[in-house]
Amino acid sequence: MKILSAQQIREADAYTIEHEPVSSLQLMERAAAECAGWLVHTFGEALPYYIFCGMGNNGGDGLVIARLLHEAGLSVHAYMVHHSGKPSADNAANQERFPDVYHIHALPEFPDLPEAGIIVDAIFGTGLSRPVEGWTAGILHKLNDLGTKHTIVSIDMPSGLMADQSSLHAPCVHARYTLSFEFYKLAFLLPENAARAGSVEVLRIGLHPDYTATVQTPYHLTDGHIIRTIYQPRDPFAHKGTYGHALVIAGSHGKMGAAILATKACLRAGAGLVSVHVPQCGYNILQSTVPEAMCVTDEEITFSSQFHEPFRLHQAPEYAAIGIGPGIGTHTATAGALEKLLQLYHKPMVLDADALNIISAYPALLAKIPEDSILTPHPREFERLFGATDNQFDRLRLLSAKAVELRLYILLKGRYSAMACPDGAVYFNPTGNPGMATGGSGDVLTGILTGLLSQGYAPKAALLLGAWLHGLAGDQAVIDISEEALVAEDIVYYLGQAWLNIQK
Ligand SMILES: NC(=O)C1=CN([C@@H]2O[C@H](COP(=O)(O)OP(=O)(O)OC[C@H]3O[C@@H](n4cnc5c(N)ncnc54)[C@H](O)[C@@H]3O)[C@@H](O)[C@H]2O)[C@@H](O)CC1
Ligand SMILES: Nc1ncnc2c1ncn2[C@@H]1O[C@H](COP(=O)(O)OP(=O)(O)O)[C@@H](O)[C@H]1O
Ligand SMILES: [K+]
Repeated sequence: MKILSAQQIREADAYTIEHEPVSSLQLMERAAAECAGWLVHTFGEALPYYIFCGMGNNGGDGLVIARLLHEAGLSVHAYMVHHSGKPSADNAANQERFPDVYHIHALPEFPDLPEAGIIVDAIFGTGLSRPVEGWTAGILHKLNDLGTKHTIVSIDMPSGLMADQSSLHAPCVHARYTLSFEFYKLAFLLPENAARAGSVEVLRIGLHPDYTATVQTPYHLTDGHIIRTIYQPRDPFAHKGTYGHALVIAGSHGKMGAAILATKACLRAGAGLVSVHVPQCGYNILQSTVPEAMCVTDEEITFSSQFHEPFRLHQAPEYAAIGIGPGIGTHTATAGALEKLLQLYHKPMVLDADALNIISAYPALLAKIPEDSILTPHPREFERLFGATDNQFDRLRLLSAKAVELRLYILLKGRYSAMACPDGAVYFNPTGNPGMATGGSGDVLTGILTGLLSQGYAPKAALLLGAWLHGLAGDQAVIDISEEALVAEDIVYYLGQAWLNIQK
């Protein structure tokens, strides 16, 4: 699904009005009818509705919602917040059709809302281009103060939140639900805004599909359709050589679990053969916990260039894919071994955790990473690699710029992991849940991505499919296990359910 800017959403609106027998007033009616239907379906008919409207088209939506709910016999109280001089044309037209509105020109005129009910926030939508100031900002704060007693539902955007620029310190409504028209907005996908939008419901309002099909945007939300075009069923005549021999380099003394998780995930992602490189102290552990994998050991207590037979570093290029980093530590010998590996291996690989921390300490290594490799930093690792930013919109731009500059895929982990591609595109992954905020989840992702690369998925396909499967496995797991009790190994186990789900 494409993520459009506020400007593009306006163009989609205009395109629909031009190419369909629908006026802007009728489009507003359609959008508001969807909202009214959702409200009644969700909250029923007994509670009072307090509808706060602005002077633009978002306020226009609010006025139509008020009229429709009133006509349906519900208890409706509508308010007009006079933040600007003149209402938009469609707003004015709808004030005429529903004049029973209380007008607010200053903060002291803010009404009492004695009976608990639903506050509909239709003050500002995608037309907001700068932070709200003055007494209008005071209105937004007043609404938030009422959020414990009433349920706040924002129309299209929480008022005060800007769709595609940072609103970090801006006054903003904190909604329980946001009814977003037709699309997700970029702002909803960044954690710094998450609490403001609450639960986002995308309502279809019938915008013309041709505009969406042809409009160019760097931002996308991965969906089932994209995943189905990536997925490759296995060849009935396949043998274990068909799906590549992957190497996982992970673990050190006290962190052998990282190696186990990444190796198991690599196997369950479908690699034909998996070898795991661990220090000598991990040999028995790996052989007994993951009998399907071959184990290569190191004489040192961590990854170094001192390999035992049968594997030596110069044999690395023979592997179809390599995933390196979980639990390897940042010892100087490990940094030296990583540098040698980068000199020897020229296919796309997966770098995570301590491999990224080593690169942060030796930034010259960045240029040596094979083109189209996948880096999977969490926000702290990202900051160590590329520096801090003032807000998450700036971080997103930095993420994308680095992926383009370095010709790498970079997955910045989070609720909606952002996956930046060397061509400038950024995909957000919607699967996953807070149960996955537990040690070792990232090691599982490294294993999955390595396993997908190994069996021949191109790096971009492996990235989008891997992030989707990882989150989906977590989502399947919590159904049986709960978010609290989920541990990383469950994600590995439920990978099977995730694969079955995308094959439906
Ligand atoms: N294409 C779509 O998706 C549709 C959009 N509609 C609605 O239209 C909305 C956009 O309407 P508008 O473009 O009129 O914009 P808004 O209604 O979001 O706000 C614009 C109004 O706020 C004022 N304003 C902007 N920034 C301000 C600030 N910082 N402080 C004080 N006042 C400020 C402007 O002068 C203008 O009066 C959408 O969010 C949606 O609710 C719907 O009516 C139907 C279709
Ligand atoms: N609230 C959440 N919603 C969705 N996914 C999450 C959430 N919390 C964590 N995850 C996912 O779990 C993984 C955690 O990775 P990471 O922080 O590297 O863990 P670790 O280093 O312990 O293995 C990431 O892929 C991240 O996207
Ligand atoms: K709003």
